This record gives sequence, structure tokens and C-alpha cells, in this order.
Amino acid sequence: MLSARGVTVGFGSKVVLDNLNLDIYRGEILGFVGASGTGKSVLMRTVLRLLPRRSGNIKILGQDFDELDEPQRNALDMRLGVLFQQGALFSSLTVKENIQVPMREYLDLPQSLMDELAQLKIRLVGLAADAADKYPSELSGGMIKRAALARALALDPELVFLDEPTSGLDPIGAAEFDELIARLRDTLGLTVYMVTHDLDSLFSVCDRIAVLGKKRVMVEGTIDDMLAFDDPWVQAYFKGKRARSIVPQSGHAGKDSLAQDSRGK
Ligand SMILES: Nc1ncnc2c1ncn2[C@@H]1O[C@H](COP(=O)(O)OP(=O)(O)OP(=O)(O)O)[C@@H](O)[C@H]1O
Repeated sequence: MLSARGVTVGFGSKVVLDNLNLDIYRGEILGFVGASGTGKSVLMRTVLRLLPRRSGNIKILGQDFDELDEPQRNALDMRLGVLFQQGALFSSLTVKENIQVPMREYLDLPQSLMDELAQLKIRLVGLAADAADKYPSELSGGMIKRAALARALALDPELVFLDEPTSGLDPIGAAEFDELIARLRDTLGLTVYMVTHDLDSLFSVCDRIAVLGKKRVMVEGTIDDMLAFDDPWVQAYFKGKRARSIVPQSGHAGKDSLAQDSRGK
């Protein structure tokens, strides 16, 4: 679904990502972690072409944006969904209107059909029907995340990018959001790229984890791969006090067995 090779990104004299490689496979939920300021958001924005890269190439759904013309780029963009940090909803638009923004941008549909589609997405993410006409300021943090997810799903994408989707949610709200993501992956066949600091999310819903450090993906794999990886930050993150309360520290801990110990289970 995504293949990044030799990606280098910087600002002035500062190199943030250096010769980074990353793969995401169809149908998986990939958890992307790394210390604050290591470049997780920069990579996501680079993949989405919101930031330029200095070198390397990125293929999404088998296609390289650089080799596409404008209509082909739009067609590829429509197959991607994005949930930015804090939801990034337009504050002057209702939930329904926010969900319809990508529809207006890419499709030419009658208003009545867009209204029906927006209601469908609202129900899909577990919001009440009357959320449609509310403004973001009238929503709780959890509702904002769900509304933003509904907008990310507006065009039935195949690959969804989530930037810290559970940050700011209480543990129960975060667990429910994780379950929603897993259910949507199972029912819609989504592939999910999820930047997160949330250990519970990593242990309960992610199929694989990639760790960003030293300006590249240091290690990709299962929790067992993380536990076995010899790097001080990775060891501290996955074997630290908080992690120990969630994840069994012996090897061979599959995702299912991990899930039993995770938040809310
Ligand atoms: N537009 C920009 N111009 C200059 N520097 C930037 C820009 N965007 C990001 N950076 C720098 O790139 C580095 C990586 O930032 P980024 O936001 O990707 O970190 P992150 O890993 O997502 O952090 P966090 O987990 O705290 O969200 C930081 O040092 C940041 O200051």
C-alpha cells in the first residue's frame, strides 16, 4: 500500500529524515512511534505531498505521484483518507458540511446525495444522527475525533493516515476509538497508518509497529521484535514502567494475547 525508499527531508541545514525506508501492507494497522520531534508528522506530511523531500521515492497504492498527471493525482488522492492531529475540522462548518468538503472537492454530487452520504459516515463512526448539524465547538474531544474520522472516510479511502488519533481522549474513549478503527479495518478492508504515542493502541490494535529514530525507521515488526531490539529508546519505551503494566515482557507475545492485558480488557 505504501513503499518509501531513501526518503530524505530537511529544513535549511537541519535534516529531519535521512534515507528512510518504510513499507505498509494491505489490511494492516501500522503503529508509527518515535520520540517527540523525531519527524513522525514530517514523514506523514511528506507522504501526503504537503512537504517536499530532498531525495528518495514514495509509492502509494503502487503509484508514484511524481510520475502522474493532475487527474491521476486527484484519482489517487481520493483513495487516501487523513485524520490530522486535533481533528482539524473547519470550525465554521457543521459536522455534515465538514464531511462534505472532500466530496465537493473531488466529486460532483447533488446535495441530497451528499447529505445521505454524510449521514452514513456519521453512523459509521458511531456518532448520533443529530451530530450532523453541530459545529465543532459543540462537540466533545471524542466526538471531534469521530467527526474527523468520518471526514477522512468521506470518499471510501483504501489507506487512512491517522495522526495521534487517541491523544486527548480519556482511556475509555481512547479504547472505544481503537475498537472503532479495528472494526472499520475488518469491515471496510482499510489499511491504517497510525502515528501514536498511545501504548495501549499499539498493543491492542496494531498489527505491526515501526519506530522512528536516528532520522530513519530503526525497526519495523511485532511487539516481540520491539522487545528484542537493542536500542536504549526502544527498550525504555517498550520495557519501561508504563509498558510493563500493559505488555507481557517475555517473548512470543502475540497481538491477541497482548490485547487481553491492554486498556479496558
Ligand atoms: N515546517 C517546518 N519548518 C522547520 N522545521 C520543521 C517544520 N516542520 C517540522 N519541523 C521540525 O522537524 C522536526 C520533526 O517534527 P515533527 O512534528 O515531525 O515531530 P514529531 O515526531 O511528529 O513530534 P511529536 O511526537 O511531538 O508530534 C522538529 O524538530 C520540528 O521542529
